[in-house]
Amino acid sequence: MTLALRYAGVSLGYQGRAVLTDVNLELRAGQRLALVGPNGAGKSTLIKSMLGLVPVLRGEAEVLGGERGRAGYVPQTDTLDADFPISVRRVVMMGRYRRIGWWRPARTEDRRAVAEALDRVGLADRASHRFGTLSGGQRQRVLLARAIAAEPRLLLLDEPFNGVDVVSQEAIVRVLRELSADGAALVVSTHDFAVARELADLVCLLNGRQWAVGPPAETLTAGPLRRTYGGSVVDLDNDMVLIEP
Ligand SMILES: Nc1ncnc2c1ncn2[C@@H]1O[C@H](COP(=O)(O)OP(=O)(O)OP(=O)(O)O)[C@@H](O)[C@H]1O
Repeated sequence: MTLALRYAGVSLGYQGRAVLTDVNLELRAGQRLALVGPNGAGKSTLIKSMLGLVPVLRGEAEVLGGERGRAGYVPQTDTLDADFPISVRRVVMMGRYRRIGWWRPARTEDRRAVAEALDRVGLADRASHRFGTLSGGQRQRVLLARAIAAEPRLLLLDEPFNGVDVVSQEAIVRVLRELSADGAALVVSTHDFAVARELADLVCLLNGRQWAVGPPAETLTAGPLRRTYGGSVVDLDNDMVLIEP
């Protein structure tokens, strides 16, 4: 199987100062990786490094065998200006710009890819609506459709379930499962253990460094979580784990 990501002994940081160290992971085509950790753990930093936006200070990081352009990114919706006067269809068409060049008119195949992506996230009937009039969950699904329209081999999602209603969360989880079944590798950051458990084949526990990586049954357990979160983990029923304030 094709390797989408390979990080070996990687440290990442800003202005030469490391904020995340000891990252060692491999992700293959079709696998779903959850990055789990508290606020400021380094989840966004790791995702940005996969896009080439944060420098590797130490170690070796390989993304899509050098074809980083085939990585797609779904930002947190609250980082976007919702009042931007643009239709849902136009937002999704942006996912095609790399293929068509933003200055050229869209081709039939681009319009088809946009329609299919919107259909996939259950928003085909909203294509002509203004992006800013949608709910937070619907906007997140539009951003997912934009990334899908680019046909990525690696899809990176930063906290995709923040401020998202249950219907949208279920739609997003279903689409992510379909995409990985089609062979895309996925990286999803979340601080929600239940989401990570439901969605991921692999979980990477982060807090300033990588504390563990492996299947949810091995990582989302009291020991690794206690190490990652600094001792304040309570084991309930051997399954549910709560972080004490
Ligand atoms: N542009 C930057 N310059 C300097 N330090 C930064 C920058 N961006 C993030 N940091 C620092 O890097 C560390 C990791 O931040 P990061 O945003 O990656 O964490 P996170 O796990 O995504 O947190 P959250 O869940 O709050 O988004 C934090 O200490 C943060 O202050």
